[in-house]
Amino acid sequence: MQGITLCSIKTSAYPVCRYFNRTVVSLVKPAQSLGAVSESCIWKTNSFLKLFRKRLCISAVAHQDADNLTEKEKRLLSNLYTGLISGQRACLAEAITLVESTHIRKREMAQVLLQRVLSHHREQETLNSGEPLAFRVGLSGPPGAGKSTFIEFFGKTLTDEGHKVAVLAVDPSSSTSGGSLLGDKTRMTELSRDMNAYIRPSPTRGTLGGVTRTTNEAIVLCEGSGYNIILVETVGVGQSEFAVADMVDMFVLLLPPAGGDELQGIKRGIVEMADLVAITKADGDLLIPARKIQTEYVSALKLLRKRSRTWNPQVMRISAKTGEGIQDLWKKMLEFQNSMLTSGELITKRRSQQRVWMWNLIQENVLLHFRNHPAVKHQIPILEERVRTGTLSPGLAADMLLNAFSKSS
Ligand SMILES: Nc1nc2c(ncn2[C@@H]2O[C@H](COP(=O)(O)OP(=O)(O)OP(=O)(O)O)[C@@H](O)[C@H]2O)c(=O)[nH]1
Repeated sequence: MQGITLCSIKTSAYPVCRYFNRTVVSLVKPAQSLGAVSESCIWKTNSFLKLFRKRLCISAVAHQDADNLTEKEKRLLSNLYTGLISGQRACLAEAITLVESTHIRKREMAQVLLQRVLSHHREQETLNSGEPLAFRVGLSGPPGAGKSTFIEFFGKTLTDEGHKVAVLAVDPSSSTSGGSLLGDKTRMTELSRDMNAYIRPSPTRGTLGGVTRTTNEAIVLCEGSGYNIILVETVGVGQSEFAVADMVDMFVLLLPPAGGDELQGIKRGIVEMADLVAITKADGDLLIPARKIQTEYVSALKLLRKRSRTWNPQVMRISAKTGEGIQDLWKKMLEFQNSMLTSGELITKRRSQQRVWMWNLIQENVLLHFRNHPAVKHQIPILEERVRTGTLSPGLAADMLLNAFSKSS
């Protein structure tokens, strides 16, 4: 059995072995050291081969990309990968910077790195009976809802329990307004000093599609680096929370105990996406309005379409000032995770999110390619102007551009 394992490694899989050097060596060594071929050895070797075959298919694609890299780039990626999966924060930070880069070469390198991290992660999940290793939670709410105060308190509670928490702050508003709602301020000062927490604002430039891509990729990197709770924060006034809801296992909406006017900016659609609504600042004078808002939202949620077979969205009250309700909230979140895992909905959700992610990337890239294509690039502003002034219908203009594009492609 050992002979077959070694033989298959030495021959057909050799280039991949070289690429995944460390893992192969560490997996084969225990099998070699077993003197006799025991049942456990056969089982281990079979599981290894299964895992290895899967990896062979995936890595065939990644390997092609890796082949395009220079020796220096390969060395850099190798160091980054080793540092990242061993939990070095500096390597994680550098890896996220790489995936955020808009430089084409760096993006190619980032994809090779991501593929390796994904393979590593998949292996870890296989060893964890196929269950996800990390819990991904989206947190959204209007400006001033108390998001950062909550994350600071909640994050500390989690790290005290031994969790490793990553906070990714998505802020696409900065791409249109030039300012940042989330990135500029000194936020979560205590949590940012905690060695078991990692806080990262999203890039302040780029399209929503770009933010979607980099956030999804940053999640993969954080998980590869051993973070088991990923909090993705977004300001609930734009489109970003819809994108975030498509990346996470659970979506939590934080609402302040404010009147209708202050909550106007909150889109109805966001409330529909919430698995849990937390009314913040439920302390002191704000306790009574918090109770009132809670009752309102309990009734409102009853009228909404059910998104899960097993879970009914809940409304809770919390205070990051007194800590009231935060442990209960965490318990409720774990209840949600368990129920989604048991029903199989979590795995289904993650699989469909992968598909959405792929199509988001295609959409983003196809549009970019279209806009920059020489057959249409110069015509776009002219036709846009004609559409704007009403001398050409939008449908006709779109047909003209699409025809010019398809004829030349
Ligand atoms: N009484 C009380 N005040 C709170 C609580 N949490 C936050 N606040 C206050 O609410 C204000 C806004 O809190 P932030 O945590 O900055 O809110 P945010 O949602 O992160 O705001 P943006 O960064 O603008 O999106 C601050 O003045 C906080 O001190 C709480 O639990 N109780």
